[in-house]
Amino acid sequence: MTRTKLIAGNWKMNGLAASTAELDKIIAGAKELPSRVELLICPPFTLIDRFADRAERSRVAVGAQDAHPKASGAHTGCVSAAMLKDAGATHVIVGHSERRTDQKETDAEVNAKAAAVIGEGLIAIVCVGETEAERDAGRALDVVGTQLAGSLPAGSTAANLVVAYEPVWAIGTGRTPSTADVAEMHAHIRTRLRDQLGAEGEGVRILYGGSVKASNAAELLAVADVDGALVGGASLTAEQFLPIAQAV
Ligand SMILES: O=C[C@H](O)COP(=O)(O)O
Repeated sequence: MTRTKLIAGNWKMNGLAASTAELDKIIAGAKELPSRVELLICPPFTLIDRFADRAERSRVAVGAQDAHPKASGAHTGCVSAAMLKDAGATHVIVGHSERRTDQKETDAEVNAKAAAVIGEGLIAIVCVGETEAERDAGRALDVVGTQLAGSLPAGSTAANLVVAYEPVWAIGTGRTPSTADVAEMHAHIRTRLRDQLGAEGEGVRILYGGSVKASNAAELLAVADVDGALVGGASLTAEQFLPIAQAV
């Protein structure tokens, strides 16, 4: 099955108003990309509104990095999916390993967040991935299978769900798994998606994330069931991000 590749940039806690200049370069470069690739930038909350205005009618979608499961209420410092939609976001990353570690997010919380995102008509990008100790112990497939079972909400479809596989030990380290290991994990995720979502599981895009850059993108994106990339550090500049999309 052909799935349109998604190259998503997660800016994490980076970016100020002046970064709009970099977004403009990404928008300009995106015009030259083939139609088989979609681009997404997920800046910090503070830039979503500004970026969404800027990217309107362009090839670049704008997303968020987290959402609270509730639509509104007494949750100081939190932002809901409804607010993100209002600001112009179309996608929301949930369950990133940095949040699973720093904020101790559980699969159940990730599930509730993804359900809220989907409930607002947005696309949830649910992140999964094993630690180095879990891989060394031969538990990577089991760990990711358990995360998927717990994190994917009822009502997930190919249209409202994207899964991002990010081995924790590959994030920001310059290290990547072998293409054989990526292929094994993505095939495993595909099987689990078919088991959990039936026919819809075939169309859900599975991104690889963890030290993706221009020099390794073509190799990683050519692996079966790798339907795009979730890019951190190399998404912060057009110079580094666009060549990853060009590698599709
Ligand atoms: O969400 C993106 C990832 O955590 C990957 O980050 P990285 O490309 O800097 O390794």
